[in-house]
Amino acid sequence: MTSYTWPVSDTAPAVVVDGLVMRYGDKVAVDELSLTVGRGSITAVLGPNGAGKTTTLETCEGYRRPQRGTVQVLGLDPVKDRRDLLPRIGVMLQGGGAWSGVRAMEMLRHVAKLHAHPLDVEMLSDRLGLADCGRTPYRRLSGGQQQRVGLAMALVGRPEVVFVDEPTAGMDPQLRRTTWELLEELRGDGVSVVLTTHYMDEAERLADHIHIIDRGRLIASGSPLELTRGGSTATIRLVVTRPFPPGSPESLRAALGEAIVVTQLDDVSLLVTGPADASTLAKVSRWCDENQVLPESLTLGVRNLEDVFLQLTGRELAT
Ligand SMILES: Nc1ncnc2c1ncn2[C@@H]1O[C@H](COP(=O)(O)OP(=O)(O)OP(=O)(O)O)[C@@H](O)[C@H]1O
Repeated sequence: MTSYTWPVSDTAPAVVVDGLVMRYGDKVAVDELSLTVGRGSITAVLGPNGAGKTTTLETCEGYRRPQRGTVQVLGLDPVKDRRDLLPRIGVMLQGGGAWSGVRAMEMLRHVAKLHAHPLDVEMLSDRLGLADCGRTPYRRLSGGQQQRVGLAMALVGRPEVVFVDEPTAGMDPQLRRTTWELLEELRGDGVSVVLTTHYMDEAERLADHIHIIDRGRLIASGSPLELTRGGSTATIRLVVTRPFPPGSPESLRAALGEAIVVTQLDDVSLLVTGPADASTLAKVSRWCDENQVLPESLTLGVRNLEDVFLQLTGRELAT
C-alpha cells in the first residue's frame, strides 16, 4: 500500500488465545478455545451464526475479560495492558461503532493524526467510496456507509493488528472486492489481520489461515488448502425429486465402499465425500436406478470449506 513495514524485532504472535471460556448466564458462548494468529497474515475465524466469533474477538480487543483461560495480543494482556495495546490495534466492531454527530472525514483525519504511520486518508475514503458522504454526520449515514466508515477507522492508523468483525456483511460485490484488496495490501505492509466471517468464499479467497469454530469450540485449523485438500478428495451432491427411502445413506455407502462418507443434508439431498471421481458418479447413478430414486441433480465438485464444515459437524455452514 505504501512503503512502510513494521519492524520485525517484536516476534510475539499477533494473538494467542488459550483455553478461553466465555458464558452469558448459563449459555456457553466460547468453550475452551485455543488458537494462535501469526504475524503479517490474514487469519479468518469462520463459523456459523452464534458460533462465538464476536465474543472471542471482543475478548481479544479488551472489551470483555476472559472468564477462564487467557488472551494475549502482541504479547500483551488486552485488559491489563489496554493503554499500551490500544495504539497498536485497529478494531472494526460488528455494526460499525458509533460516533453520533461527528462527520466521517473529520473523524477519520482525527484518528489518522493519532498514529505514527497512518494510511493516506483521501486514498482510503476514495477506495471505500466515502468521498461523497464525508461531510455527513455519522448518525445520518446509511448502515452500509457506517460500516465502511467503521472499516476505515480500523485501518487508517495502520495498526500492527487489525480486528474486523464480518467486514463485508451486506456489501455489494465491488465493495467486497475493494475491502479484500485493502486487507491484502495491509498484509503486504506486515499488518496482521484477524477477521470473522461466515462467508466461506471470503475465508477461502482471503485467509492464509482459517480457524473454524462451531458452538464455541475450535473444530479445525489450517490454510484453505490444508483444510480442503485430500488428494483425489471430491464431493458429489445428489438431490432427488422425492424424499429418500429410509436407510439410504447406509445403502449408498455400502454401494460405494469404505473410503466414502455419505452425509444426508435433508429429505432430498445427500453429500458424498471422499476419493470420488467419475466412476463414483456412475455408481451413484446406478444406485439411484436400483433404488427407484430419481435424481434432480447429480454434481461432482472439488471439496470446499462448506464440505469440510459439513463433514465435521453434520450441518451446513450457511444455516
Ligand atoms: N450479550 C449476550 N447475552 C446473551 N447471549 C449472548 C450475548 N452475546 C452473544 N450471546 C450468545 O452467545 C453465542 C455466541 O455469540 P457470538 O455473537 O459470539 O457469535 P458469532 O459467531 O459472532 O455469531 P454472529 O455471526 O451471529 O455474530 C450465541 O449463542 C449468542 O446468542
